[in-house]
Amino acid sequence: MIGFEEACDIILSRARPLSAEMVDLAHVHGRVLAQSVTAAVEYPPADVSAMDGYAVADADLATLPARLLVDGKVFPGASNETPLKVGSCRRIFTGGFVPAGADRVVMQENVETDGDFAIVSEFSPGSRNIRKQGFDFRRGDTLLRANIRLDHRAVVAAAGGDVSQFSCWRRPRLAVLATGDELTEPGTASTTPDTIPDSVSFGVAALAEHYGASIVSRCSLRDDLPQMERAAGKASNTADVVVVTGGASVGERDFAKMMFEPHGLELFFSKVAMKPGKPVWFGRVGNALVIGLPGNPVSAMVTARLLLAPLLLGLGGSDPQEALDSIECELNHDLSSSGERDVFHRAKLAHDRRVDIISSQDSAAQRALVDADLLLRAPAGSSFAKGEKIQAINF
Ligand SMILES: Nc1nc2c(c(=O)[nH]1)N[C@H]1C(S)=C(S)[C@@H](COP(=O)(O)OP(=O)(O)OC[C@H]3O[C@@H](n4cnc5c(N)ncnc54)[C@H](O)[C@@H]3O)O[C@H]1N2
Ligand code: MOO
Repeated sequence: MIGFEEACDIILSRARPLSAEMVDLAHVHGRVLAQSVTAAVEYPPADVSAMDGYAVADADLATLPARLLVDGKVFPGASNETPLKVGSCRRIFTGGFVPAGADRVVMQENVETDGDFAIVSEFSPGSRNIRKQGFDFRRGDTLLRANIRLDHRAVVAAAGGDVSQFSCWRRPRLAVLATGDELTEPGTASTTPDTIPDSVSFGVAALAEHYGASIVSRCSLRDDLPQMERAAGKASNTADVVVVTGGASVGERDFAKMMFEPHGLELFFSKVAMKPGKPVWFGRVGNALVIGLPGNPVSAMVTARLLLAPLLLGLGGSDPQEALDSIECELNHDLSSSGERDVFHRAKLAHDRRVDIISSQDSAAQRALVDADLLLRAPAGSSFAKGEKIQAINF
């Protein structure tokens, strides 16, 4: 058995990005950039109006009210190369190119019209209502740094910079193999005697997608070693990461590691001094990394969150350490001594960074997971009094 920190170090040492691939703008949301993105255009491409109104020269506003000939209209998307003449103004709409000779756009609410003439009776001297050419970015400016995950806001900046193809890190392909004779597909347990729904493989797949994986397969296997060996071979040939749930402990049908042995399993660790989740293990079969999670649903989700999540972040090109970042919270309760393992208590954020331990800490309590926003880390041998600070990782 190794300590939790050592397990994290081993995971982090394997959490290196896979290859890069080109991705279209329409599919880039959620992807991690392998290369920074630079603007292909400047924005805006010329001085543009920030208001619907009239483009005018300040010299023509020296005496108010000013009566100016409206010499034309500028809509966005139309060129506007004719300079403004003295005594004229031009009708302009938001985004329209401001003509040479205009110093400001007077918003239409401050202008009256009389036939072909605009009468400006007031304007706000401090508001030119013109967005300067390239005020946001210039061609060649860096819009997005490498290794960031593109969210909806970053997609706007990239598309606005006229970029439609992105070099992204490949998403890690993940196969989830649940094991156990008692498991059945959710939705069938009420009509299938002696079974329970396979909840864990769905939870692990959901967590893995959240941390950037693409799920290539998910299935549940009976405790039948030859069948399991075939599934292990197939999964390790098709996925970058294989997650096996259950069968991690010492029971007579705990075949999770054994099923990979004919395929050349190299174990990096087996058992970690953490609670829940002690039976978690990690290894490699050919090019695939294999992580075995304990079957108890809470143990599976805690180990997935603490060890699988950083692995997936790193393989997908993000900083794996992000998944292990913690914040300091204040305990609303005492926490008794932790014994020889680091304990990850499930907790709920109250207010002002104060946390309540959730009532059921049983590693099979699925309903209690719903309320568990945080994992509070109580290092081996520690105890905490109400009001003390403790490190919390979002769950
Ligand atoms: N003698 C010992 N017994 C156990 C030890 C030990 O050290 N010595 N460790 C305990 C700990 S800690 C855990 S955690 C469990 C983990 O055991 P396994 O990984 O072998 O898990 P299973 O036996 O397959 O299942 C445990 C439990 O979880 C349910 N389960 C399993 N898979 C799923 C699933 N996909 N969806 C929903 N529920 C699942 C299963 O029915 C069992 O009830 O071992 C302790 N025992
Ligand atoms: O430590 Mo096991 O993973 O809780 O029940």
